[in-house]
Amino acid sequence: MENIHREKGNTVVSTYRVVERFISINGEAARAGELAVFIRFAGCNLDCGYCDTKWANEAGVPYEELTEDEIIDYVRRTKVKNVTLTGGEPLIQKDIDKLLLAFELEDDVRVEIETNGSVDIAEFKALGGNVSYTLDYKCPSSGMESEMCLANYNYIDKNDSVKFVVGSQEDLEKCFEIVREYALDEKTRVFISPVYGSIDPADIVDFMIENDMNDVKLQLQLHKFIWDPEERGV
Ligand SMILES: C[S@@+](CC[C@H](N)C(=O)[O-])C[C@H]1O[C@@H](n2cnc3c(N)ncnc32)[C@H](O)[C@@H]1O
Ligand SMILES: Nc1nc2[nH]cc(C(=O)O)c2c(=O)[nH]1
Ligand code: SF4
Ligand SMILES: [Mg+2]
Repeated sequence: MENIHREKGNTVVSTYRVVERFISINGEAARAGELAVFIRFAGCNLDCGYCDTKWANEAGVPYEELTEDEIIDYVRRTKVKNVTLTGGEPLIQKDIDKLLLAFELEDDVRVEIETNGSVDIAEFKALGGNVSYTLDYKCPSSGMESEMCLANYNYIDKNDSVKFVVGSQEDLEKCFEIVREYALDEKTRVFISPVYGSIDPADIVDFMIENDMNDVKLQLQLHKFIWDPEERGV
């Protein structure tokens, strides 16, 4: 992402392109069902066929340019303890490491980063802090499988998650292979989630039963059942 800075006295502060910010319940992964405050950044390096947030990746998308202080102040004011950084792709935002460091000072806030699995997370993991990574493995039907950074499976731990968003039987088979090859179910939490409307969740359950997938969790995007699946800001 292009570098954007704002002057504050003599110092130059980083700003981030935020396309929406809102409070909801987290509809996905480890904190599904819990209140969360969402910060959604503009732009992505991938183009998944099924992406439900394509609008955030369009060149002309309207955004607010917020500093670290403004983002953290917003989160504090919500009084919500789970923060989800998403997008777009949060880890390609210029100076995102600075924002993560700023969140480290927020003792009672848990940060989750929804990342697409193509960005090497080593340098971000090394920053520490109360941050967990929810990494997608982009399955064949996304069209983006070749972009996966498999080295990430060396850094993840039980506080992180790997999510397989599956739209076909081929995707399920690939999920099974990758979980086994990298022993993901021993290292971290594993979620399987249907591409909304593309596959019957019952078929995912059947596949889990047939393949003895004991240590993975099926997860349906809760917000798409609670609100209109096209609704933004929920
Ligand atoms: C919109 S992405 C943004 C974060 C990051 N770019 C990524 O892909 O993880 C957030 C999550 O929504 C999931 N997602 C996107 N479109 C979806 C769809 N149509 N059905 C189910 N999950 C979807 C993605 O796979 C990802 O796990
Ligand atoms: N409610 C709700 N939960 C979510 N969890 C991850 C989301 C995302 O778009 O990354 C998301 C989202 O868009 N809405
Ligand atoms: S990586 Fe995430 S934001 Fe980017 S296109 Fe894929 S689902 Fe959408
Ligand atoms: Mg979403």
